Order: sequence, then C-alpha cells, then structure tokens
Amino acid sequence: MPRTDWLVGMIDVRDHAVRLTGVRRVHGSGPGAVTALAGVTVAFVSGTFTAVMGPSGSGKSTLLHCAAGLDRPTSGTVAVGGTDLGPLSEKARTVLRRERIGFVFQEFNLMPALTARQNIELPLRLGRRRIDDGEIRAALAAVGLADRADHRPSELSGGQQQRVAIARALVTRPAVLFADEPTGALDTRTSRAVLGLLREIVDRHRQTVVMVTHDPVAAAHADRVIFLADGELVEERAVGHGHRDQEAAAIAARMAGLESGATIAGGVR
Ligand SMILES: Nc1ncnc2c1ncn2[C@@H]1O[C@H](COP(=O)(O)OP(=O)(O)OP(=O)(O)O)[C@@H](O)[C@H]1O
Repeated sequence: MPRTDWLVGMIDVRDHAVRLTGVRRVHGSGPGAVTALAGVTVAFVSGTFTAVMGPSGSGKSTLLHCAAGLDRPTSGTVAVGGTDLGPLSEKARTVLRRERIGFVFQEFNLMPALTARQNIELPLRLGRRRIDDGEIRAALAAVGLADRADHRPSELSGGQQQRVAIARALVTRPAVLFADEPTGALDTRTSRAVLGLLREIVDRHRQTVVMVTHDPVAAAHADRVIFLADGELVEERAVGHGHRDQEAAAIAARMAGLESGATIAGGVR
C-alpha cells in the first residue's frame, strides 16, 4: 500500500468516535434464530452528525444498542473513542457508557422528582464527579433553558424536556451522543427546534451525533444518512445543507424504495 494511503488510514481511525467492524447480532439459536444485524461495518467520524434509517425491523435500534455498549454483538467489534468494548467487563462497560456515551430517548426518560438542573447534574453525581455550578448554568443556557433550571419535568413542555435530556447527555462531554427517535414524541415545530439544537452542537462543539429516525426531514439535518435493510448496511448518502427540503424528499424516496423491497442500486453492499 502506498505510504500516503497508510497515513490517511491512520488519521481516519483516530478520528472515529465510534467504529463497528463486522458486527453481527443474532437473537436465539436454531431454526427460530433472528439475525438483527448481519455483519455491519461502519464508522462515525468525530464531529459529524449521522442519521440511521431503514424499514421497521431492519436493525436500527440493535445497531445503536451495540454501538453504545448496551448490547453485545454475537461477533464483530465495537470501539468507542478508540477503546474496544469486547474485552471490557460489565463494570468497565458501565463506566465507559457513563463517561464516554450520551443517550437521548424518544420518551425523554427524565427523573420526574428532580428539577431540570438536578436532572442535568445526575450523570456527574453518579460518576462522583465535581459539579461546577457555572458549567451546569452554561449547559442549561446552551439548550435555551436558563430560566427553567428549577422546574420539574411535569412543568416543562415536551420540547423543553427533550432539551433537558440533551443537556444531561452532554454534561459528561461524551465521545458520542446517540439519539433514538429523539423527535418521535414531539410536534413538527418542536421537532425542528430540537433538530436545530442537535445540528448546532455538532457545528459549534464538534460533538459526534448518531440518530435513529423514521423522519426524512429529521434525517436531512444530518451530514450523512446510512440505510439499513434486513440487518445490513445497504446504502449511505451524504446530505447537502443547501436545500433541506430537497434532501428530505430524496431520503423519503430512498426509504420508500427500501420499504417496498425494491432492488438496491448503487448501494454499498
Ligand atoms: N430481544 C430480541 N429477541 C428476538 N428478536 C429480536 C430482539 N430484539 C430485536 N429482535 C429482532 O431483530 C430485528 C431488528 O430489530 P430492531 O429493533 O433493531 O429493528 P429497528 O430497525 O430498530 O425496528 P423499528 O424501526 O421497528 O424500531 C427485528 O426482526 C426484531 O424483531
């Protein structure tokens, strides 16, 4: 291999916030076994925003859970921030998840008895890390909730609750933020605001974001969309930021093709 290729390869690998290599995940065994992931190789470059799409049952959540160390692949490797998760003990994986990985869910998953500020502080308390009041205030301000610090989730709108969840996920400065349908429970306008926030944390803070979504408009906020079908990575598409509506329409057309089981042309298979 020419020397420059080798160098480019090195830089790429170092820049990968998360890397999955040949990841298979099979549930059960024998005739009833279900192959949720059939050998996926994909890297998420630091400071980029990737959307994961695909028909229902194509393996999106399984991919996210394996990448986040919540599920163990049957075979293949997952590395987060250069650390291979495979050899880690359960305890070490828990610590790595807490310190290096942020997670945002469709249903927010905030602690109802805690205020916005206390919810954001929680990962730091669990990790026995020092809580810097200025940093918590900055986190609240960054998600536009400086004046809601002492409100409980029930006193916040859905969009505000999701913004607290995003601030909570980012307070440990994770290598990657995984979001599983983060706008699935929000109305259109609020969804756009949350997507705008995710876009901003990528652009301003070089945060790495990986988001599962069914919504082509949400996916059009990303830099890249990867498409899964039957547990395989079948296509990836760079997203231009000039014409988000056109991008969303093209992504929707691709999804429609996959959902109808159309032959994949120009894919990465
Ligand atoms: N614990 C499990 N036991 C058996 N099969 C499972 C299990 N979890 C997932 N599967 C199967 O693995 C496949 C992939 O599931 P996964 O939830 O990753 O898909 P998805 O693309 O996220 O779907 P959706 O869009 O409907 O949420 C599906 O066929 C699913 O039924």
